[in-house]
Amino acid sequence: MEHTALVDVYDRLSSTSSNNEKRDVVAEAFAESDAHLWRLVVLVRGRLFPAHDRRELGVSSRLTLEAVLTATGAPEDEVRERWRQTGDLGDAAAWAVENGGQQTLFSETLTVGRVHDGLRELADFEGDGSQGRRVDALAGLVSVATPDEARYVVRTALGHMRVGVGEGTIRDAIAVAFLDGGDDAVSAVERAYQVTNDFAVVAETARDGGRDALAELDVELFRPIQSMLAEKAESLAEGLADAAADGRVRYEYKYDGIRIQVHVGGDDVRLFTRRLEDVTAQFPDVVRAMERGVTAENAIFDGELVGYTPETIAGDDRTPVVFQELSRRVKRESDVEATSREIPVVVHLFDCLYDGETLLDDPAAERYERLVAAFDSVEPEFDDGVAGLELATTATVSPDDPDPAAALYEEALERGHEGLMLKNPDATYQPGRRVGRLLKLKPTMEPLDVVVVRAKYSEGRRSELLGRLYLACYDAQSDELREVGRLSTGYTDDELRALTDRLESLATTRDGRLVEVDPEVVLEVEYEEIQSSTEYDSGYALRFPRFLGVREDLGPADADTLERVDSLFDAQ
Ligand SMILES: Nc1ncnc2c1ncn2[C@@H]1O[C@H](COP(=O)(O)OP(=O)(O)OP(=O)(O)O)[C@@H](O)[C@H]1O
Repeated sequence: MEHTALVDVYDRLSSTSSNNEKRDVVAEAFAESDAHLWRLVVLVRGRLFPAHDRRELGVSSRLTLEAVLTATGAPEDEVRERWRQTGDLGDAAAWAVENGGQQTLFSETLTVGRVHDGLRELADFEGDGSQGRRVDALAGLVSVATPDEARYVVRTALGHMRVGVGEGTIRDAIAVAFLDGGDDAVSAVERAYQVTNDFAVVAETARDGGRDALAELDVELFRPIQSMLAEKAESLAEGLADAAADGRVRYEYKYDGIRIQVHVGGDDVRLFTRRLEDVTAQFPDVVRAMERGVTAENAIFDGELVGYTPETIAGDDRTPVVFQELSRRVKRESDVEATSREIPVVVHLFDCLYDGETLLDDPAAERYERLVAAFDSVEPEFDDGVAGLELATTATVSPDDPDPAAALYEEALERGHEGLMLKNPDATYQPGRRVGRLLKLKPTMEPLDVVVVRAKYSEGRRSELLGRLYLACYDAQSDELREVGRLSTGYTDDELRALTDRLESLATTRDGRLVEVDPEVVLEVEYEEIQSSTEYDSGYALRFPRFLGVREDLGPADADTLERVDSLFDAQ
């Protein structure tokens, strides 16, 4: 398949805002893609890796500009001027190819395979001279591209495609291209995606084996599953009523840490975050704790990783550390053993998703029994750099007799945890879904996780710092970010300095003191209320937002959704 055909797909996607039309364009491309299907499922979204693969190309806009100049011979100031005018280096690249004066190598054709494989390769360059090799490789692609092809190659390299294709569109397009496109087909594709997290696997399976083959796709060890998410309970009584099955509800601490999925296969233990990132290397203590405790040969567990102060970790009354402290461990790449002693952790496991066979369709109560059966004993030990391992204490109550749950809620808060989880004992595990059968009860107006999309230098004392951050939520329908307000308080100078450095490294375009950034940084913010507003493209504005912390464990697509902001607005 030639890249020109894909360019046509991008053009058609950019020219419509209708989700159904986008779905049909993508479905058509999938149906015609032959051997390129696995590449197209990521490329149509302007990506190169599936969601669970966090590899990055390591391509900055500066480096891309250099590649465009090398490939085309166009004058730098003119290319920069085009870039400034349009805010899109892709457009500037198209102009450079057209007007650069360098002969395009018409003898070669840019194929989808070459673009995909060539760009993916950039992620593998390491060490000395890797930047130069990236420039050369990218320049190689641009030098055989038509102007339109260059536009999309550059946008893909920078991760700036923005053709408004979300995961829902890919799912629906697979259902249309290879099944009958009806609601059942969409559900079958969705389910297959939730357990595999890989649209390439799902699309090829649907194409080659239809609905039956999709249904056979299952959980696999070391391929992380999307986490089941909770809905918010407005009160204990309401939560108990909503989560009840046959008059019973399970209740547990809502531990305050990082969601962790633990895969055990023979001697191998791997840990994944909610973003499906592999963090095994950062938590050797947790790996050792699992090795000591687990008796099941093969298993996947779901749990919460909580950091506690070193002084209290070994006692009965542990004090959790704040989330920012714990996230230092996630980011840490060297001295992990020393850091593990500074911020010791306990893994509180609360679910078992696999123990040789998939348990996703089993009721929660049964899964908990399997969890217990997978361990001999779980004695926390903290000497010798071994983390603690505990199974979440769980109990059941009737909604008519809520006192024991109310007491545990109080206790959880007193001990520095977040609140209570209420679980329907009959609920199956629904990966990636917020379903009313898993509820969380927390005392405050819930903070939002939002993405920084633009930032402005402050006036006065903090004039060297990007103190005004424009925040956006995620519109899952269109795969776009929509602004919901501007943040300027809650951070210390040190926190803001760190944020400024990080955002500067993500800068794409500038207009005076305003900097547009790659949407990578997710912040947790609290706020007084949500107002409707015409100032931001979400239609909402957060009133008095305040910085609570950086959510290192979340990426832009994990930010709170526009749908959620809608419902919080309605609930006020
Ligand atoms: N016993 C428990 N059972 C299930 N989840 C728990 C438990 N204790 C803590 N958690 C955490 O609570 C989260 C449930 O809330 P939700 O799915 O809404 O996550 P979230 O968006 O990160 O919200 P929050 O900021 O409230 O944690 C889980 O992702 C998990 O990390």
